[in-house]
Amino acid sequence: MATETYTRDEVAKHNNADDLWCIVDHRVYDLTDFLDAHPGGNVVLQQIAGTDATDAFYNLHRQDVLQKYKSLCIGTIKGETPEVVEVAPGGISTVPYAEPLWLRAEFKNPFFNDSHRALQKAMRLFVDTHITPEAQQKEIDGTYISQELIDKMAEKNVLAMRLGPGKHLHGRTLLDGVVKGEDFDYLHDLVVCQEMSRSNARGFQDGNLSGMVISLTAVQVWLNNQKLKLQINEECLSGQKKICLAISEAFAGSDVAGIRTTAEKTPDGKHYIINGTKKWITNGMFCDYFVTACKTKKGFSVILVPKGEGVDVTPIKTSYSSAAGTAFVQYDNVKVPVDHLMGQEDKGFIVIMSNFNHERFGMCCGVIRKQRSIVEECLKWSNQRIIFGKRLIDQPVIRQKLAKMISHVEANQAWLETLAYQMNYLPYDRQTKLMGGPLGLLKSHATRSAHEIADEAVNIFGGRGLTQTGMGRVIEMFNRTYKFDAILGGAEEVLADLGVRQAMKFMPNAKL
Ligand code: HEM
Repeated sequence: MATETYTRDEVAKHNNADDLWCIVDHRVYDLTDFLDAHPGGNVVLQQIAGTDATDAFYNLHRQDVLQKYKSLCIGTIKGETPEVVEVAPGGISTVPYAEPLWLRAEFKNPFFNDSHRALQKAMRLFVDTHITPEAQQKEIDGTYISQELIDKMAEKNVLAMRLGPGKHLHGRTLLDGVVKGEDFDYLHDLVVCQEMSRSNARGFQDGNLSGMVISLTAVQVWLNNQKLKLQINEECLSGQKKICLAISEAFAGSDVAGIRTTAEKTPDGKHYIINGTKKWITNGMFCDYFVTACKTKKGFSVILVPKGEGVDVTPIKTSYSSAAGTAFVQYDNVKVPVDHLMGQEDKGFIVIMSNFNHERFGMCCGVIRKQRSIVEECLKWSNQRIIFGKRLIDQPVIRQKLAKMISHVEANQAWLETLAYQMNYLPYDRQTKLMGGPLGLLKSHATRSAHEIADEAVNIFGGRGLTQTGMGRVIEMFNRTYKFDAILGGAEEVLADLGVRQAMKFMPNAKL
């Protein structure tokens, strides 16, 4: 930022289209060359030429506009200091409820220790510096994640952390050593997921290898060919190859039992021949491997299918960015060696199911963190927007909306932290048995909250909540895309039902 100082009288002299200055937050801006480029037009700027336009500016713009256009700033007003707090990359927001309670100095939390805090710090800096800028660009232009970013995430083992705790992390240096792979638990996992979803680019968020997150763990546990297992693990965690999960079909979404893709053994028993289609396959457009659910003689089987002859992908246009790489996949007589089978033939259901808990946990982390960003945006906007002569926050009806939104977020986060803590102490088989229900209930509750929060937020922002650029873009994105969390990984009603059905399994026989 420029260090020159000016008096308010000096600024007032630059008051016409050929020489136009203004003041925003005690800083002086020379807008002469920006007049014709200003997205809000040149006329409005001429109306404020030479004056202090702070109130007008904050009534219409986000703070980050000033960061983006900081080259227009030529100095500050003599004897005055800017008041607006700019959050530096990696920084913590000072807006109430913008951060979970455990990140606020005033509060205690029983779950998070120093290593979770160190990871959060490093992760936020990494996301702010490397992920968010690309996420914002790709969300708009719809192109796929760059190899450069993948390499960067691989180098710091961010890719490996995204699979959650496990042996794949042992011996790895995570984000320059902030946490040991052996110590990484579900609360670290929560931190990684929540920090990553802050980049507010829902399509890119999935395009950022979420296909790997939901399929590579299954390969690690179930692929029978040990050599191939190690090879794929290494290829994917180093970012050289990409992998996705191919289960849903036009014929079957949450109803996995309805799938029609077939795998038939060749007469010599050495290969499967796969035929069928898969729909809504996240990352499918750019993947090298497809973990594919197929119908076999007496049930389902899950088979690892490398991209090759007979595998065809076409993009599906959805309401979020095509950066997600959502694909329609066709298998036309695709020949795959039998050792690409995962688990046992006809017993693929357990392979599919065992993955769901972690997928749903990650989705809960993401959607709950995004709700918090919406609360932050709404608090900031309500505090700065002047309407009918007063700030929005001065209207009781707006405060009621905010109270409801904050309560949803805080309740969801508290439940999420409790479940993450339980997962740390449950061995894998107990987790499968005990956590499916609670995670299903949390996911369905969190996405119902998302529905309520999106609705209130758009009403608070008005037309800006429906506009993809400017003040309301975070709200617009959330309102357009929160349904992905409500549908992907199990639809809201199906998961709510699962929660109750699982509870009934533990119901005592006696009439109570
Ligand atoms: C440093 C000075 C300024 C810069 C760099 C700037 C930049 C921008 C940018 C990037 C936008 C696009 C929307 C967004 O991203 O928020 C915009 C919109 C706009 N600006 Fe400015 N602006 C400045 C000052 C002002 C001032 C002082 C006024 C009014 C007196 C103004 C009025 C508007 C209006 C009316 C819009 C359209 C907003 C909307 O449709 O919601 N701008 N400006």
